[in-house]
Amino acid sequence: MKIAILGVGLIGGSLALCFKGKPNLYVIGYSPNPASVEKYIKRGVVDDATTSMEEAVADADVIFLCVPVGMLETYLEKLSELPLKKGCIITDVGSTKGAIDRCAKRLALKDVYFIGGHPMAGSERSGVEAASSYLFENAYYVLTPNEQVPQEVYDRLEQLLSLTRARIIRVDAQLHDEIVGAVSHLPHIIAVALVNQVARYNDANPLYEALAAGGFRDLTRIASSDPVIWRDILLHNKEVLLDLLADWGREMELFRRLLLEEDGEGIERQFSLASEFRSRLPERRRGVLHAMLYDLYVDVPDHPGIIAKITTLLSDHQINLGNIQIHESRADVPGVMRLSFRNDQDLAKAEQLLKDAGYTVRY
Ligand SMILES: NC(=O)C1=CN([C@@H]2O[C@H](COP(=O)(O)OP(=O)(O)OC[C@H]3O[C@@H](n4cnc5c(N)ncnc54)[C@H](O)[C@@H]3O)[C@@H](O)[C@H]2O)C=CC1
Ligand SMILES: O=C(O)C(=O)Cc1ccc(O)cc1
Repeated sequence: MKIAILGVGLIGGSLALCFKGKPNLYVIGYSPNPASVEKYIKRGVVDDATTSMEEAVADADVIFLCVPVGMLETYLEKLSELPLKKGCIITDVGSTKGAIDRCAKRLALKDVYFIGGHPMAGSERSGVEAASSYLFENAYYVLTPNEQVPQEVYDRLEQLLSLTRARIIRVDAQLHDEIVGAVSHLPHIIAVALVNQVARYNDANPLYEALAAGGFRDLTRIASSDPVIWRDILLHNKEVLLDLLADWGREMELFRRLLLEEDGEGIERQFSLASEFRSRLPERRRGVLHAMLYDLYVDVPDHPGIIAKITTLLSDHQINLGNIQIHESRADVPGVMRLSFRNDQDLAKAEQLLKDAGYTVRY
């Protein structure tokens, strides 16, 4: 199977690393820039790379568009004019899905299929230097096939993407943009606006920078994201974001009123509500889009090496862990380890193994 990756940056490079070296897969990267092509090969993220789009996509079974959102439509239009293998799947990784989905419908591709995609994993870093084959593990990977995509074609892409070890989930393109607007795009705007507000104060007094503590850093990591990537994302989700910003204004207005009225109870209520919802958030957005992990709780004494002991026991029996979390760990209190599995069978196997090894196990 030939896989073409157009734009081998953080996301394209991470996908390439998931596919490269797997049996019967050949990965070719494309960039219009010869220096980038050289870099892709030198870093070993692809089997080959080229500055010729024609060469990259000729006979490809799957083509991944991994360029900024603002370039996606141009790339798809170019592909629609090139000779492609019959049955070829074109997919993208863009953070917005509505516009590219409409573009694919408009182009009415012949004998090839477009399926929109968006791995819900990434970072504030960019470029192939930041790529990792682990990037998508346990993250959601949204696919937004339209009605024209046959089930067999969808299944083919899903099977290939299983190599990313992400959880594939099917979502309508418009719904995707609404949800991701709220949980990803709006937070990026808020982080950037907050940093810029504080930066202005800091111009007058550098003590702001010196005192910027954990909370500020936690909340603003994503303000370091790539400006071009985010310019495109925001512009392509304009309508959704305008509504979300209006709601955000109302949230801020609520706090303004609570302060003006010195409504302590109201402030407490806001913090409690937020804390309650946030405590339900999974480590990796589990639950937001309804799919569940299979969790097991194990009482663990606070011994050095206990985590290694349990994870080794599971891996020795080929049981894949989706996630691991320690809930309480003090010298005088036994900790509780939450182990999350991807399916029922792994959960049942792990439960038996741990019980046999003398651990107390609960759901
Ligand atoms: N950064 C993140 O955390 C995530 C990004 N995405 C999406 O993935 C896509 C790629 O983003 P990243 O990998 O983060 O960015 P990146 O900057 O690491 O990679 C972008 C790639 O596109 C190429 N490129 C940039 N401008 C180009 C142009 N004008 N013509 C041709 N190639 C060009 C770059 O050389 C690079 O290979 C975007 O559509 C973004 O919305 C999706 C999930 C997460
Ligand atoms: O770094 C983070 O926390 C992110 O939010 C990463 C990210 C960026 C863009 C996406 O479309 C999806 C995920």
